[in-house]
Amino acid sequence: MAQTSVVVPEVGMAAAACPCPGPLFPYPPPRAGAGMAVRRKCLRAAQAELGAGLLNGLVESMRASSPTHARAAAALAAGVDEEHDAWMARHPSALGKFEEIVAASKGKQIVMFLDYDGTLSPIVNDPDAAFMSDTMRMAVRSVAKQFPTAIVSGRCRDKVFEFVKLAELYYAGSHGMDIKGPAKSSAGHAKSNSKAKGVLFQPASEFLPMIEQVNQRLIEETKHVPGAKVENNKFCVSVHFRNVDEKGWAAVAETVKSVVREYPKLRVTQGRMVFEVRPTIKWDKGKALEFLLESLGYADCADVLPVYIGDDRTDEDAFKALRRRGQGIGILVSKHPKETSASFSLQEPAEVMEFLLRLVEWKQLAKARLRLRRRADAAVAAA
Ligand SMILES: O=P(O)(O)OC[C@H]1O[C@H](O[C@H]2O[C@H](CO)[C@@H](O)[C@H](O)[C@H]2O)[C@H](O)[C@@H](O)[C@@H]1O
Repeated sequence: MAQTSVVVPEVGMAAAACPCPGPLFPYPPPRAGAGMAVRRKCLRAAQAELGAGLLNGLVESMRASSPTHARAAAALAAGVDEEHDAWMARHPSALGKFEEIVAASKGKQIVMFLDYDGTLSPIVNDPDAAFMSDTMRMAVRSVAKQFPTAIVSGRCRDKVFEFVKLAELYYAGSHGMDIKGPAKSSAGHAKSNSKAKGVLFQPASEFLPMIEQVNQRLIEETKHVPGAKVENNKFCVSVHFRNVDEKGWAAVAETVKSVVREYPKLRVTQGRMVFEVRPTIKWDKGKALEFLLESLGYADCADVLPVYIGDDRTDEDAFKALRRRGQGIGILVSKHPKETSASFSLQEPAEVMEFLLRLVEWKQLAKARLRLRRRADAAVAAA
């Protein structure tokens, strides 16, 4: 699924009304010049056309990011959901297809990529209380003993580390814009020629002052909307509307748009009842996945199988990266049909944990079998 940029509904209007194509907040960032002046004029025209209709479209999209949106609720009430069944046929359960998945890893190094919110921890109303269970932590720790493992999150790296608390993992915070290798050495999964040791990559560091400024502006300008919450994620800012009454959603959307409009080098995407304000640089969770694979020594390698598990729209960039590579397993965590580039699905974090534990068990068994076979071969050779 393409990331939904808050500005997208306006783009159609702008394109129809003027000869200058491209999104309201152009990507990559615009350069000054005559073309820029035309573009600005077009943008002003497009903005003038912004009416209740467009805002309603945006509110529809906000509604769709709620799990209780009308279609799902109606399907549940009816007790049958053909759409769900058809979707499951296209994105079967990763637990149901476990044997197929591990068979695909034959002769390859599995590298695990895990999103945090909605994947390792359940979605809760208070973003500061999205704790991970101890059993999930144990499962992730066990996985990291077997495979190189990275947490890829929209949250800032420090905050996601506070939740996960595992020093042996790679962390990519701020939607991949803040990458750090393990503080504690992991079980030597990286290739010997890799650059994984001590890796630290922050492609958006020049945006820090701007993000800080926008964070303050958004706090100030949303403070009159009950329930709205602004979260500083270091290289991006989240504006949550989960606890805002639906009648106030349009106000949140309008506020975010009007603030970001002043910063052409920032763009807005939408997650689960949250707006994500981020730099326009060509960097996302998919690029972070590529970067980490390269750091581990697995760039352009046939002998690696990246497995990415995530629940959010921003995880789609990683699913798409796997499709581009023609390599790897994308697993979407969702109970409801969603447009996705992932191949498989899991319903909720509890299923993610089961999947991780099965992977660990399978790997331990495979290692034990190999040891036995080697011992048997040695015994035969010695006889
Ligand atoms: O990439 P992720 O690790 O999935 O982070 C995406 C956003 O997750 C958090 O917000 C989401 O989870 C909250 C807690 O369950 C929930 O209250 C909120 O509605 C969700 O959107 C986090 O707070 C954001 O900063 C992340 O960008």
